[in-house]
Amino acid sequence: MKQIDVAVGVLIDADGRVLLARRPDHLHQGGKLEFPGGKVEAGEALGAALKREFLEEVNVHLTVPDNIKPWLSITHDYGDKQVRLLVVKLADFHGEPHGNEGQEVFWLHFDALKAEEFPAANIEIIERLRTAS
Ligand SMILES: Nc1nc2c([nH]c(=O)n2[C@@H]2O[C@H](COP(=O)(O)OP(=O)(O)OP(=O)(O)O)[C@@H](O)[C@H]2O)c(=O)[nH]1
Ligand SMILES: [Mg+2]
Repeated sequence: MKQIDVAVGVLIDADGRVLLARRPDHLHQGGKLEFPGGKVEAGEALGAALKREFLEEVNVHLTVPDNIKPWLSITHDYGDKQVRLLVVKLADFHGEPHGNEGQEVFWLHFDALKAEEFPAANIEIIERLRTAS
């Protein structure tokens, strides 16, 4: 099965709160929480994909180099879909977050993240956020 590269942004504000969105019910892993992001287009750099997805999905302008390297790279097979999450920690942004696709978007302190509310591939991200911070 073809593996899909997904740019995933963990945007943390000055108070240690992380920007989250709830995946619309009709999408893959619908109803679960997620870090904003999406598929990296052919030939697109990771930082460019993050900037595009954050603006499209949550109305946030990121300052991040196009050639940023992932903090974590996580491969996961959902059975119906195989993904590689390219995860970047982000702090520099402007704009008021808003769910451009009608989805719920909110800030939550990283201590309060519960792995079971996220897609299974995210477990490692949440564990690493707890230990790395
Ligand atoms: N954005 C995002 N996607 C995640 C996370 N964890 C995770 O397993 N994924 C998976 O990554 C895949 C692609 O993400 P996506 O659906 O946001 O892609 P996208 O924005 O380009 O969507 P589209 O192609 O429907 O427009 C989905 O199968 C999704 O379930 C996460 O924390 N954030
Ligand atoms: Mg997306």
